[in-house]
Formats: sequence, structure tokens, C-alpha cells
Amino acid sequence: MLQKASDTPPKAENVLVLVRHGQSEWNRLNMFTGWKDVGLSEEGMAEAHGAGARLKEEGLHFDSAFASTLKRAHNTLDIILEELGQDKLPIIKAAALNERDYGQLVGINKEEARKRFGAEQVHIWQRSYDIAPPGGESLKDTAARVCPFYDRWIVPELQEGKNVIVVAHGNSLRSLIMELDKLTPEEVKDYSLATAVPVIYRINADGSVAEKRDLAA
Ligand SMILES: O=C(O)[C@H](O)COP(=O)(O)O
Repeated sequence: MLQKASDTPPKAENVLVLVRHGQSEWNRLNMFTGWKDVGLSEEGMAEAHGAGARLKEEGLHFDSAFASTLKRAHNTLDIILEELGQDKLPIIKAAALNERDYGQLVGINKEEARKRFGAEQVHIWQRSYDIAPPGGESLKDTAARVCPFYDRWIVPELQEGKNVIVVAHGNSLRSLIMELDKLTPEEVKDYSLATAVPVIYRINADGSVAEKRDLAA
């Protein structure tokens, strides 16, 4: 989706890149992960190198880097920064960016969960806006920590003309993208992020989206 939100051309520097971490060991095993701190798989590391290489091709250079406190996210960011020749850039790690808590589903194979609870119910837990999995967070709950963090710590960086990269998770980033793209709860049900594929935004000085480019598209 391309959004034109201002007549004033955005400064070229106001770039926000969002990246879901590379494949984790539990993604590889198709298990609900949530807050479980699992590492990247071999393939996930390779995907992270690929994401860094694509950002390098785009000619991007970052002034600030944010990740969740979960190692699959900040290890992905380490690899991306290494590819960009920016491994000295400090990474700000924030629990507010962590994956949605999948509660009692954590550690269960997704196919097994569909057999146990029914595919429709599992899909509702995975993709609905305000229905939480048992003992876990809904996307709305996740947005309630991700979006205030974004407003408080990331928007001011963008407003100073900095380029910012954020590496986080499928659902924590969905909640932010829902806000940036003004998606409805119905629209967000069909939205998901591939591992380690950068989404590049240009953000206006007022925080609105000037342009969005998903490198997966
Ligand atoms: O926590 C997880 O299991 C994954 O990171 C995201 O899972 P989902 O794509 O099933 O929401």
C-alpha cells in the first residue's frame, strides 16, 4: 500500500525499517513461541544476512536501532548491522517490542493445536484483533505496549531526521503496522509478515506515513 499523506516531500532521512526476525528454531519446528527466548535456526541466520544485503542494496544507513529483548530479534539485528558495516551502532533492546505472549499455546506444535482446538479457533487466536489465546495477549493487548513505546521513543528519532531500524516479531510488528497503515481489525486478520523481509516506510515530520514499500511484495 502506498500512502501519500502530505504535500510536502518527506526528508529522505526519515526512514523507518521494520523487520521480523529470521526463522527461529521454534518457527522451524512450527511451535507457538511467544515470549520463549529461542535462538535463530541456520536458515534464520541466512535470512538475516539476506535482509542486511537487501538494505545495503537500498543504500540505507541507520542512526538508531531497536530490537526486542528476545535473542531471535536482536541477533537478527546484529547480523543485519554487520552486513551494513554498522556493527558499532548500539542496539536499544526493549521488552515492549517482544512478541505477543501466546500463553498456554507456547511450546505446542501449531498443527497439533489445530487438531486439539480446531483450525478456526486457532486462527482466531493467531490473527484476530481482540481475542487472546488462553493465558496470553490479544493483538490489542500487544498494541497497548508496542504503540506507546513507538510514540515515546521512536517517533522523536524520526522527527530528528534519523533513519531507524526496528527488528521485532510477527505480532508485535503487526500491531504497529496496523496503527501506521490504519488497518481495521478486519483487515489486520489477513495481514502477516514473512521472516526477515524488510518493510520500508518514509515518515513525515508529523509522524504520518508518506510512503510504504514491503520488500516481500
Ligand atoms: O510466537 C510465535 O509462535 C510466532 O512468532 C508468531 O506466530 P504466529 O504467526 O502463529 O502468530
